[in-house]
Order: sequence, then structure tokens, then C-alpha cells
Amino acid sequence: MLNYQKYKRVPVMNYPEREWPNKQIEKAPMWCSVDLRDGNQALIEPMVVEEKIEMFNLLVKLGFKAIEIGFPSASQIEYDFLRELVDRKLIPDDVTIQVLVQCREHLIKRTFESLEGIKNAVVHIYNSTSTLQRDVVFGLEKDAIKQIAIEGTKLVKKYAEEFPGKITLEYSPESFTGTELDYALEVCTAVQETWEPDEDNKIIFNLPATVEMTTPNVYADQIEWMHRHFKDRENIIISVHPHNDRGTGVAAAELALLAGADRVEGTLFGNGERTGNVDVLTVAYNMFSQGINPELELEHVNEIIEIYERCCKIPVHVRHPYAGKLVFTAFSGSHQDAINKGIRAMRDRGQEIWEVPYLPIDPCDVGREYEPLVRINSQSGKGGVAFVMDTYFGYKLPKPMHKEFADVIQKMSEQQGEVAPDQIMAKFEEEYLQAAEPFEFLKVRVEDIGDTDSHAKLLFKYNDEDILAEADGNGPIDAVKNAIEEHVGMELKVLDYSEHSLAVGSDAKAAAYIQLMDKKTGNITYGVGLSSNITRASVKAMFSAMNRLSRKEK
Ligand SMILES: CC(=O)SCCNC(=O)CCNC(=O)[C@H](O)C(C)(C)COP(=O)(O)OP(=O)(O)OC[C@H]1O[C@@H](n2cnc3c(N)ncnc32)[C@H](O)[C@@H]1OP(=O)(O)O
Ligand SMILES: CC(C)C(=O)C(=O)O
Ligand SMILES: [Mg+2]
Repeated sequence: MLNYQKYKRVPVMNYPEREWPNKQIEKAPMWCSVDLRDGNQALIEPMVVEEKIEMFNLLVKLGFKAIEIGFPSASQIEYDFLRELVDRKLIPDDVTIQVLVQCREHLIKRTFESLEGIKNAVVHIYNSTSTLQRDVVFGLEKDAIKQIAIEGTKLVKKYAEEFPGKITLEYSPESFTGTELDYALEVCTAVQETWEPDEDNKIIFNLPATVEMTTPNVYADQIEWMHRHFKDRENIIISVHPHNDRGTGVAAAELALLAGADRVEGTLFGNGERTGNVDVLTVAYNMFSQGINPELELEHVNEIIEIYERCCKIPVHVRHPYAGKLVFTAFSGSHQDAINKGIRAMRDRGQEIWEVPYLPIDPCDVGREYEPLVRINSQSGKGGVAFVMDTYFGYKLPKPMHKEFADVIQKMSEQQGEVAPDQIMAKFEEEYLQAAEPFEFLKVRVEDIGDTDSHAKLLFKYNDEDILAEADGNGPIDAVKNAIEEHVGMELKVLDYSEHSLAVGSDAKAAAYIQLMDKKTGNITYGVGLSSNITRASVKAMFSAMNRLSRKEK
């Protein structure tokens, strides 16, 4: 049995004043990518400079206006990367570079050296304030920990005053979620008083869930409490930085926005320490799916995946929200049926607002237009097979035929697993279009008799013997049927007929579907015929059905 007694529960807050549960996200927050810092510091192989540049360019293209590019005082590669960005003039004027550093003078000094030539930067200092880290990492009391933050702020202030560009201070009480709230506020307020921000020079207080310790509602309570207790709130940008240890980083970010946060720090696909940082893409796509402009350029998710996977060397999971290979694909029958109907309903109604069962967004909106929405395996049903035949190959199988053909495909899938669209088509050809035994259609000529009746003259093979047959009927199909019946001793009844053209253009082919009953046996089946001439397509459909009926008899 799991030794659950080894762990203690994080208490919920007694905070009845909370207002966030009644709020809704109304607009995009300020986004800050920490891919090149928190993401990079968690990689087995951290990115090399060229990979960092590729990632940086991607982040700029996606519309991030704040990008934490690293910890330049930590290593030469981090330092050199920032210098490359400056020297190659890769930082657009509207993008602010952010750098992380501990509250230690030699590191802060080196950080400012790395920033030379930059017009606008955020210097992000942190020190852990949690009860646990105060105890086991620093071995310091509250005042001494607060003093680290104050000293760090003073140092940044000193170097900032000498720095020609504009410096914004970001301070993180690291491990905020493990810190007593009144103490976190006390430390932040000390930093605020030291830095002296105003409305034109706001300070960023980043309140990280360095380790996600409990349910996201508790994080929201903590953020709302800070939001309401900060003094001179108008001079402060509240930033959140959730990690994803419990798998609820996205929920934590969203609830924190309800609770008063202005800014979200996170990474693409949630790369980052341990289970990762919050996935900013998912937070943004979630907004988008609610009709809110996420203010990021996220139309080409495949391109984002490709660059991310190359730079981070981590594959995006097939079930990853909005991005995974399988997230716009249904295998199961009832889902496929509903998607099929939903897409058709939208098309028929000319509806602009997206409403398709099981698809929260239109895959085309994120560049996934070639996505196989429906993939066929043994869990699939008739709607899915019909959808594949229609969307891939243009065959609009009549509704009563869906089951007949789906049964054939299900047998295949039970034997082989997934059945690809081309295999479905090959089976369709084998079953309906290619059969020439015992009946092989050769020629037909149909003439009108008066307004309603027809005369058919037909040449076909039956068990390899040429047969010339003719008969009248109350239409072309009836005349052909009568001609056949006279010669082969079958009694047929046409139960259903439909046709459609297969492609637009002068050599457009018609597909005809006939459902025939063999009156002697009671067997029923569809046949399909294909021709540029609709009468020939119908007659071929009848021969296709007769061959299938003969096969059933055996
Ligand atoms: C939650 C986060 O993601 S925080 C960011 C983490 N990222 C990184 O650490 C990546 C880059 N870091 C590094 O390369 C290194 O840690 C460096 C270069 C910054 C510092 O290196 P070093 O000084 O050799 O080692 P280290 O980080 O272990 O330093 C530990 C010392 O710094 C102190 N310290 C740790 N954090 C801070 C801080 N934020 N402010 C001030 N002092 C700090 C510790 O108490 C410890 O002091 P001690 O030596 O008296 O025990
Ligand atoms: C440096 C800080 C903000 C951090 O990454 C964290 O607390 O997770
Ligand atoms: Mg972090």
C-alpha cells in the first residue's frame, strides 16, 4: 500500500471574501516566455546558441513582447547568447528582453555587462522565501531572507542608475506557494519600497508556483489575496509563473487571471523543470476557443511543434491539447458519426460560429487542415467509414449503404487494426467496382418510348457467355432489369437508387448506387457504378449489385 501518511496536506485558505470564482477571463494577459530560461535550464541537453536563436526568432514571430532569454551571469553560453542577440540586432524594438539573476553582487554586475547596448530590459531577481527553503537551504530567519531581497533590489537599482537603457525590476519570492502570505507580502513590500516604482515605471511581482503543491483554487486565493493587499497596486504588475507538478498548471494560470494577475510566464508546450512550466500555448488556445483574442500569432501550430521539437529535443505528446497528432482525430464510431453530422450541418447552414461535437475548435484555424479527423479501427462505426469515403474520395454513400460497407471494413480492422483511407478505397473498389463474375456488363443503349417508358438493349456476359437482351420498362433502370431477368432467371427488385457527380469538370464522373433485392432469396445489397454517362453508371451499379447477390448465394 502507498505510504500516504508520509505526506502532509496543504491547507486551503479561509478566505470567504474571494471574488475570483464569479469572474471570467475577458482579455489576454501580458505574456512572457521563459522557454529560453526555465525551459532551457530543464533540458537534458540545453540549447546551443544557434538553437536558442531559432527559438528566440520563433517566440518573436509568435508575438511575445517579453522574453526571458536566460541567466547570462550563470555561464558563458548564456552570456554569449545575449551578446549574439545584440550584435546581430535580433531584438525588435517592441520586444523586451528579460534576464534572471540571483540577489548576489557579482552575478548582478555580470548581468548588467551582458545587457550592454540594450534599450529596454527586465532584470528579474529572485530568492526563495518558503518555510522549507528558509529552513533547509538558507538556514536563515525571515528577516535575513527579506534582507537578501532588499540587497538584491538595491544592487539592481545601483547598476540600473548607471545603465543607459531602461530597466524594469521583476522580483520573485521564489517558492511563493510554500510561503506564508503575509510574509510574502512583507518581502515584496520591502522590495517595492526599495525600488520605488510608479505608474510609469511599474515593478513586476512574479508570484511563482515554483512547485505546484495543491489545487489551483488555492493558488487563485493566494493571488487574489496578494492582489488585494499590495499597496499602490497601480504601480505593480502581478505576474504568475505556475509549474505543473500536479498537472494543473494551466488551470492554475487561468484561475490566477480571474484572481487579478496581469501577466503569465510560461513556455511552449509546458517545457520546464520537472513536469514543466505552464503551457502558454494551451492557455492562449483556451482563450481563443472562448472567442477571446489571445494576442499571440498561433495559426501554425505545426511550425511551432517542428521548431520546438528540434530545439528542445522533446517530442510533443500525441494527446497534447491543440497540438498533439491525435487531438483532432476520432476513432470511435459515435464520435465519428457526430463529427460527420456536425460538419455537414455547419456546411448546410452556412454557419460561421464553430459548433461541431467533439471538436472544441476548427483544426483549420491552427493550420491542421489536412488532419485526418476520422481514423478507422475496430472502434469505428458506419458514420466514420462514410465520412472517409466522402472527404477523401468524394463518394456520398447513401445512408442505408453505410452499414453494409462499414461491416466489410470492420472485418478488416478486426484482423489488421487501423485501416487507412487508401485501404478503405481499395476494398470499396474490390467489393463494388471491380467485380465481373458471373455478370460482366459490356454495352447498353436505352431509348425513350413516349414520355415515361424506355426500351433497353443490353450486351453482357453471364458465366463467360455473351448475352444480347432487350426489354421495355417504366424507365431505363426498369427496362434494363427486365432485360436481365428474362435471360438469367433472377427476380430482382430495385429498393433504392441515387447518383451524384464525383468531380467538377467536363469529364466529371457520375457515381450511381442501386440497392437490389433478390426476390427468391430475400438477399439485399447495394451495387455501385461509375461512368461519365449516368445511364451507364446506373447499369453498372445494377451489375455490381447482381454480382454481390450471386456471391451471397454461394
Ligand atoms: C526556481 C528556479 O528556477 S531558480 C533558477 C535556477 N536556475 C539556475 O540555477 C541556473 C543557473 N544557475 C547557475 O548556473 C548557478 O547556480 C549560479 C552560477 C547562478 C550560481 O552558482 P554557484 O554560486 O556556484 O552555486 P549555487 O547556485 O549552488 O549557489 C548556492 C549559494 O547561493 C545562495 N543562493 C541561492 N539562491 C540565491 C538567490 N536567489 N539569491 C542569493 N543567494 C542565493 C545559496 O544560499 C548558496 O549559498 P551558500 O553557498 O552560502 O550555501
Ligand atoms: C525563478 C523563479 C521565478 C522560478 O522559475 C520559479 O520559481 O519557478
Ligand atoms: Mg520556474
